[in-house]
Amino acid sequence: MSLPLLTSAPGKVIIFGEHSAVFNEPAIAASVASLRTYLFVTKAEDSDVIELDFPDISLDHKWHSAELSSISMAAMADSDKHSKELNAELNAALEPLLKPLHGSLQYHAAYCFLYLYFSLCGLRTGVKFTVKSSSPIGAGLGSSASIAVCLALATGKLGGHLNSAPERLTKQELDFVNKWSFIGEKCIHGTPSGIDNAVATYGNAVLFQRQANGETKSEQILDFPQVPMILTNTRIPRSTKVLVSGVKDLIVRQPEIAHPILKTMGQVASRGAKILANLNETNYADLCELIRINHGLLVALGVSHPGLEVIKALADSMSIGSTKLTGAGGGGCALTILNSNASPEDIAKFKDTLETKHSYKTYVTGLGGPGCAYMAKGQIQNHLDLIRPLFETNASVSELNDVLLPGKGPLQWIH
Ligand SMILES: Nc1ncnc2c1ncn2[C@@H]1O[C@H](COP(=O)(O)OP(=O)(O)OP(=O)(O)O)[C@@H](O)[C@H]1O
Ligand SMILES: C[C@@](O)(CCO)CC(=O)[O-]
Ligand SMILES: [Mg+2]
Repeated sequence: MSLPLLTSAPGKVIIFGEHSAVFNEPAIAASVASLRTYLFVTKAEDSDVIELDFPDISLDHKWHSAELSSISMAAMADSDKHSKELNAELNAALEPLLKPLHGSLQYHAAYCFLYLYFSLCGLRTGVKFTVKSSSPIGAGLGSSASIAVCLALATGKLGGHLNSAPERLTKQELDFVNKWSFIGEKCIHGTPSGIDNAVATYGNAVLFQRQANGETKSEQILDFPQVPMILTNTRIPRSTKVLVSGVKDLIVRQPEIAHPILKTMGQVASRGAKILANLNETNYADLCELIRINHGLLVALGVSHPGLEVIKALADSMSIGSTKLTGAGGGGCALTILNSNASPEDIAKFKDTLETKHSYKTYVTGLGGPGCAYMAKGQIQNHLDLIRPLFETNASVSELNDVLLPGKGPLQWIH
């Protein structure tokens, strides 16, 4: 497919089962309708470069064609065989290109981009990739998966792998995006379960389970109930890669204790899935109880943070609802499922205290929106005056969503 190209993917909330999902236990996640990442691929001004502009993480880097000599055709051609494991030959070839970014936060984003780009598009130059996200980055809401999905869809299209139906993304194409975004997630954080990229690809909500042979099973939950909840971002930075490897270390040190915790978390997710499939006034309290238990188990794994405990303590002391961290923890976000009798005054007071006293950010957002999407070339060209400034200026999150949010903005997306 030719340029320009525009792709998008949502963030997610894990309701039950973060961390245990990495160890093949079931988990439930839903996409977040209003928190999305957008990728705009255009012709670079210089036809000799591949340019990456990721302003959200202050990364703007160009690779000139002369620097690409380490990338052998063999490494790229073989990459499809490596769709489950990273290709060691390609990794070695990327090293010199990534050297200037070593030790920085931007390294993993650039690694994900280069890996997918060379695997799916080859050595083509004269291309610029610009990413903007309306989702907080590194906060537990799946920003890494949404960028990996945007990149997998765009590089899949640009490389000619995803052009079977002009009017929609087919099941096979979505599976392709899911497979390659999982590889992208591997570049960003090592050993992902695959739940985040599955939700960002397919949208809605999923009951997900990684199998012992590395395959994944994800069951779409189409009518995910709109559970009343508040998402709170502590704005405390953390890295999923570091937190996941901390849990692995705990398992090595305390296997008899950690394994049963992970198993119990799987039980919580399975029970939670049954309740969510038939949520009603009678079992709502059970759902809240499972949220409380899941958080306690995550605390036992060592992935909470005093800043997250502030949210839980406030919700508990106001008897407003049940709180658990969501995503990898260690900072980032928590969700509070509101009690059915929580008053609007108490909800407002809860949010206000978190925002004014602790400088946290709260969100009230719908769950279960669309998955990845792209825009037809004609549509982009007809609205370049609306789209281009969003990627070339310091556009705010609301300006971004006003134009680009599927279903809200004036433009049509293809799903
Ligand atoms: N908009 C973006 N622009 C550039 N890089 C991004 C963007 N969003 C995410 N990333 C990459 O993803 C990394 C954050 O991923 P990480 O998995 O740690 O957090 P998360 O995905 O937001 O949370 P969780 O995995 O708990 O859901 C960033 O350091 C960066 O490398
Ligand atoms: C912590 C984790 O379970 C969820 C991160 O959103 C990691 C993963 O499943 O890849
Ligand atoms: Mg992530």
